[in-house]
Amino acid sequence: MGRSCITFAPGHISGYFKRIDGISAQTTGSLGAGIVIDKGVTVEMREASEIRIEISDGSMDDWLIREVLSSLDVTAEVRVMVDLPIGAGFGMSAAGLLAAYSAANCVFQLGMTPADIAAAAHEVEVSHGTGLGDVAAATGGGLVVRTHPGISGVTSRFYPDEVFWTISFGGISTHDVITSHEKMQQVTAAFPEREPASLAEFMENSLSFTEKSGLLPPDLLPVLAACKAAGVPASMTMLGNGVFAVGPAAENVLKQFGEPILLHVSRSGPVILEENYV
Ligand SMILES: Nc1ncnc2c1ncn2[C@@H]1O[C@H](COP(=O)(O)OP(=O)(O)OP(=O)(O)O)[C@@H](O)[C@H]1O
Ligand SMILES: CC(C)(CO)[C@@H](O)C(=O)[O-]
Repeated sequence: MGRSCITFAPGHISGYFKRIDGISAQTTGSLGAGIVIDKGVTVEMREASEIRIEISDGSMDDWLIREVLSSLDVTAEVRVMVDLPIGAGFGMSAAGLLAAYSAANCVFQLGMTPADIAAAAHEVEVSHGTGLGDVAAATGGGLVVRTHPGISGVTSRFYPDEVFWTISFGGISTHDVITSHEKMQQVTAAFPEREPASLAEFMENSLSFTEKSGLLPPDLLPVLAACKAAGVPASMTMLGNGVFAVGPAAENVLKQFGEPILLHVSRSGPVILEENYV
């Protein structure tokens, strides 16, 4: 007998970013812009005397969720359902952390505010090098512009109605990229000057950053070229070996290279889907 909760947190695709190092994990993060998407991570958690974790992609590597439980000193049975590939630039670690902290808060009635949940998730992301700006972005929905590092760094959110299509050829190690001084120097130099005020400007910034960042895998060159030829705005999913592209025509262009996935801009951040006493 005990309480069980189901939560969902959205994923986030960064279009461009720049690492900022502060004096603590909370003041460390990134500036940049990205889209919060309607696919993410669902977590089902119930009180239990021993920790049991199941991850839908069959992964045996459950350290991220264990980290959440141990930081709160609770034991639970947890099921994690991941809508998109992990490590492929869809912010699945931030979504997993936000969904897991929200679920633990609900199950164990911890009284955490949304800001407490975001701070806890951001602390794990930054201290383990699994992300920099995804938690701040995914605390709400929209196309998000971040001008300060940390969970309060969001300056604007707007909500384009356009559909997005994405294609993924696999992962890139976020940890290896964001902890490389050399890579971060090139990324900083590529950071666009203009803050985007529309989806079109965000896509222009993202593509120009991608081309200058030194992070573009060669596999993506023909995909981006095909999008450009078809007049479809597109860029690389930071940090993954994939492309995201705007509008209905993107589906047919991306189909030539694999199986495109449909995305919409999420209207909200983490939510509690269900709360039960069992
Ligand atoms: N939703 C999740 N549930 C459980 N473990 C996860 C989840 N997301 C990530 N992990 C763990 O964290 C590690 C690092 O994830 P990583 O940061 O590369 O994923 P990501 O956030 O999807 O990537 P990206 O930064 O490209 O968006 C993974 O190898 C996995 O062990
Ligand atoms: C580092 C990053 C590109 C991928 O996790 C993202 O977290 C960001 O925008 O800071």
